[in-house]
Amino acid sequence: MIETLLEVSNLTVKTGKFSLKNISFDLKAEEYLIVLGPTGSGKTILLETLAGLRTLQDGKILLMDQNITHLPPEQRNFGFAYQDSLLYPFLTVKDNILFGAKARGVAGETKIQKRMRQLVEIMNISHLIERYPRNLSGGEKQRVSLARAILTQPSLLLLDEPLSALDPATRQLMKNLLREIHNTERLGIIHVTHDFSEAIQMGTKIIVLNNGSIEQSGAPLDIFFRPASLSLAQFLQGENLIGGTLISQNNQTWFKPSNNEPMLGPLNDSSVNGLEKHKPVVMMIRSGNLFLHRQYDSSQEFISWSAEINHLSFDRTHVDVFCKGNGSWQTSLSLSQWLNLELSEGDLVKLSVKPENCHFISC
Ligand SMILES: Nc1ncnc2c1ncn2[C@@H]1O[C@H](COP(=O)(O)OP(=O)(O)OP(=O)(O)O)[C@@H](O)[C@H]1O
Repeated sequence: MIETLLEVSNLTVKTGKFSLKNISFDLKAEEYLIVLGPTGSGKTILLETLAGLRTLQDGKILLMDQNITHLPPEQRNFGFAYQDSLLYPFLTVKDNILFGAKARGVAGETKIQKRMRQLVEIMNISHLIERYPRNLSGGEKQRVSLARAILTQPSLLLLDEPLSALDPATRQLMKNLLREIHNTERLGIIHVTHDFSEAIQMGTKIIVLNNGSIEQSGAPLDIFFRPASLSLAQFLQGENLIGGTLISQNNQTWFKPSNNEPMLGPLNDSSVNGLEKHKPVVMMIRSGNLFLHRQYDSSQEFISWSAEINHLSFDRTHVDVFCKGNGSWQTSLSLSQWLNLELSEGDLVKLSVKPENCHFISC
């Protein structure tokens, strides 16, 4: 049975000049919700409101059908791990971790101690438990803060940038741990980040905040490939963003770039649905959806054109290939695909894209 853990409707929160406006979403027990957004978009304020730390002007919060909108924080049974960890400076790491669980009386002393030892082991902080917070690095503090939140056995875990201060190896470890906790304990998680790679790796659902409002919500890949606005496409580092208009030709829709490059099409009806012809749009083609070949792909399924390889940028697993021809294009290949093609800068190539992978945003 799909169980709704949290239901948030029309939350409005004013703080100084900033407002969270009409925030509505729900969270099923099996979902891992990511709140994504640029700095200052209201992510922390949303978490703090859910935790009962902010006064709301309007709206309702239901936790398993129980109205908790006006409950004080200590009665909500939420775990909160902060970006800046907020540990008690006068308590050791061990006592910091135990503090919440003991205060809430979540289990007997022996059980809490046992679970604490398991958690610090998994989080690789067992050697730190007698230290005081002032003697920890930022990443160590974050792990302590997370262990403290998990140990309280909350019904919902609120995580504010929980991985931001960790090195890549520890970050991966913590991602695995969070996934495991989420899956095995069916613990609801709301995880705030401004890092889309983190969002796509961890989330089963994303809400994107922009200037205090939900700009888009849905499955991570849907948001990645089909952002609803130009600002979101830019925030998600959308590649091949080109301004232009849609026009009709022989009963088909084509894209006419505003830079006087040749038209691109015919397009797929579903990708231009609801968009008006001759009105400004931006086309986005994700670099992974733009294919590079030595020769034309004769398949009718693709829109293809010629280009020249202009510039290459390698990383550990991929190469970004920048091409010029009917405009400037960026495509991305795995290193093995690239090596198989035996190409280099200056070579002539063919680019192709499936019409349904041309995403259009009205401006
Ligand atoms: N107590 C406050 N009084 C006035 N303005 C506030 C207060 N707290 C936060 N703000 C403002 O509200 C806006 C949203 O803040 P919030 O911390 O939620 O952003 P965020 O999306 O979490 O950003 P970041 O990614 O940088 O942590 C910011 O412009 C911030 O300056």
